[in-house]
Amino acid sequence: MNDATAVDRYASHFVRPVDAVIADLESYAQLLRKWQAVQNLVSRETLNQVWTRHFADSLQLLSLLRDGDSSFMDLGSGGGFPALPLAIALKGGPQRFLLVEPNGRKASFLRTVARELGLAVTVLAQRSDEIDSRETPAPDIITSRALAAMPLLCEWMEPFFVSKTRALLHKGREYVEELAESGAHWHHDVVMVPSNTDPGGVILEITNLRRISVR
Ligand SMILES: C[S@@+](CC[C@H](N)C(=O)[O-])C[C@H]1O[C@@H](n2cnc3c(N)ncnc32)[C@H](O)[C@@H]1O
Repeated sequence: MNDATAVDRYASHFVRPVDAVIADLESYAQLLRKWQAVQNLVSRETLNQVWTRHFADSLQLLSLLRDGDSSFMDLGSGGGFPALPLAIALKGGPQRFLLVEPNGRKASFLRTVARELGLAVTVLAQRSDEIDSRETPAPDIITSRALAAMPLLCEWMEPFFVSKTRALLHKGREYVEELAESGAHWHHDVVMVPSNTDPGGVILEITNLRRISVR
């Protein structure tokens, strides 16, 4: 399936009429195809399945959001997943998105999409571990897809975690081993939500992240 029906099931979470959201997603898909030639934004085999492999995969996070979730931080945004489809779906609402992507050309692409579609998005062209957490307000939600395994992700997320923060992380079927590894050094409360798009994969909801202190 490579069309807008792939995202229909999330329409009840959209802030604007479905047609307006679909039109913005279509514009985003066109920009992706245009920029793909200069910068590998998504793997070549998924470029023809943008609606299922990228848009629907990103939008599944909508059903895990709560009233009051308004500040988002996405680590390793690449071509914009999952953050940009969420920013498009929630455009017109109070939500604000901070996208972290150290690759300069990918960061330019993300800024272009945000500007052309009028999204509430700020792009930081830095590595996650380079951001000064004292100058970055702790977000309500941290997202990340295909950036790093759990031990490293915990390291990178921890400076931005406060009691309200939840991470919603796309993970493939290797999440069990990853959690066993991160659990040796990190305390985290974990809820595993089966992925709607990746058989065997999950969305990991992480709360109360803190390093286990060694005495
Ligand atoms: C495999 S891509 C995933 C992109 C996107 N999240 C997706 O799922 O399509 C990983 C991205 O993380 C970026 N990256 C690599 N190291 C990073 C770091 N330390 N902090 C933030 N982003 C990083 C890369 O430039 C790349 O765009």
